[in-house]
Amino acid sequence: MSMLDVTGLNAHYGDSHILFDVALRVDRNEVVALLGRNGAGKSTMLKSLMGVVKPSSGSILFDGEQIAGRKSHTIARAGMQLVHEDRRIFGSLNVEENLVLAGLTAKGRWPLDRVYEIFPRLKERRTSRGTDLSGGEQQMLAIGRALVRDPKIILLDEPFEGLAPVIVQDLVRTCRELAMAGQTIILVEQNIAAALTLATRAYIINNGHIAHEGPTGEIRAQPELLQRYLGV
Ligand SMILES: Nc1ncnc2c1ncn2[C@@H]1O[C@H](COP(=O)(O)OP(=O)(O)OP(=O)(O)O)[C@@H](O)[C@H]1O
Repeated sequence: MSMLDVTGLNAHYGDSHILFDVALRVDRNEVVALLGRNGAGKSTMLKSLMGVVKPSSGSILFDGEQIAGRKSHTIARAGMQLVHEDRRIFGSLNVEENLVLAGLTAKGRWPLDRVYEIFPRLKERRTSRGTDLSGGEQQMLAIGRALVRDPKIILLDEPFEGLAPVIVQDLVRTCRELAMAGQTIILVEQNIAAALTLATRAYIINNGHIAHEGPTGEIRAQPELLQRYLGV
């Protein structure tokens, strides 16, 4: 059984139809990338999975359970965590307080040391306030806040955006370690090179439709695909 099995998913903002009969599958321990141009519907896809946007129709089976139409806190408790593009950490709280707070309402919880093992930098910065962190550190904290809740799957919305290339390399490495430890991940990313390195399989979304699906190795070998749908 897949970790996530989405079929016939449609989403609207008011009268605007954004996602059209989307089908998507993510297996346990897989890292899957969603690629597409600006406005293609990638963030809307993540928000629909998470229940932040209510799908207008379709089925979302998460670990065998139907979650389409459920509220986002219910979906979070079922084990899905969305790491928003804008990171949403508490600037006035320090690193450790951010992590503890995130764990409070979770069903399962990681010991903080497990998060610090993955992000040693966060341990060094554990008494620093959110506002004093660099962009890369904030992103680590945003991911750490999701992990502390012991998620079955994490949805990363443009985690590498605005970060220097060396920091991106570092985060890609860490995400790969997470994946090797068994973490299931969906990744939305404009940094195509980083996304194709990290993910084993990818979906290309074009104007709210799935235009292509396949192993990332295959996609990398088809420059015309990248050119047509991603402009790279
Ligand atoms: N809250 C909203 N209300 C109305 N329309 C929206 C809203 N959020 C996004 N849209 C529109 O929905 C479409 C898909 O947006 P979405 O953010 O899902 O795209 P995306 O692929 O994630 O692109 P980006 O990389 O720019 O975030 C776009 O046309 C966008 O303008």
